Amino acid sequence: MILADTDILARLAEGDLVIDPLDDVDTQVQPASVDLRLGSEFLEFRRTNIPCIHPNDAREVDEYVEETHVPEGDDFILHPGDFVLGTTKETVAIPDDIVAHVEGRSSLGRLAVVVHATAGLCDPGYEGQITLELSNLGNAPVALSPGMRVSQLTFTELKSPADRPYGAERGSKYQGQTGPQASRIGDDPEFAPGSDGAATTDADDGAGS
Ligand SMILES: Nc1ccn([C@H]2C[C@H](O)[C@@H](COP(=O)(O)OP(=O)(O)OP(=O)(O)O)O2)c(=O)n1
Repeated sequence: MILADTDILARLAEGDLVIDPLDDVDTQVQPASVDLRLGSEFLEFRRTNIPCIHPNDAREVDEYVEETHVPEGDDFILHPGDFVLGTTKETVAIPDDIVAHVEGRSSLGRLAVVVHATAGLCDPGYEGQITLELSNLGNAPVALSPGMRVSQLTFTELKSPADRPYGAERGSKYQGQTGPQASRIGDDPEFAPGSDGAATTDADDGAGS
């Protein structure tokens, strides 16, 4: 069951669902969602001379990204074809019996701005800011202002609480994240040394040769 505004407010009042700061309840709480605002940090992807990024190589992933801070009152210009990571200004905590989904706002979608290219699920138990996958599918640059409402979160009540919610106990890699976080897929157990699923890196696969 997707929560309506009154249900969302009730869960926020109970305290297990957290959206912080929620400065303007009347504007941010929508009929069946809560609008979240853009934070000031962005991760941009630079052009690189290495043949490719191996997702499991944290060094390659980290070298590929560059953090930019844009204070409220300034704009981040998202150019056509750009893909950057942004963050919500709000920190959220999702209770064990709710799954939340990050959605774009129609008003930005109409300007060809997408806020989650692929991933939009916030697990039961997740706590932290939400990394936004921002892209511009149009042909005109669009100015994004930290503090503006860019995304919305919907909440679906689960039939029963998650038995093993997202969090430290299961070693969840994005738990407690602040600001946009680059991929940590290299922490996946299948990439652990000795695992059958371990992918190769440029050091051992002769990439580029
Ligand atoms: N656009 C999004 C989507 C999700 N998340 C956060 C909340 C999720 O609970 C957490 C993990 O998301 P996924 O399960 O989609 O990602 P992975 O499967 O890659 O991570 P894990 O292996 O930790 O489950 O990341 C986020 O910050 N930004």
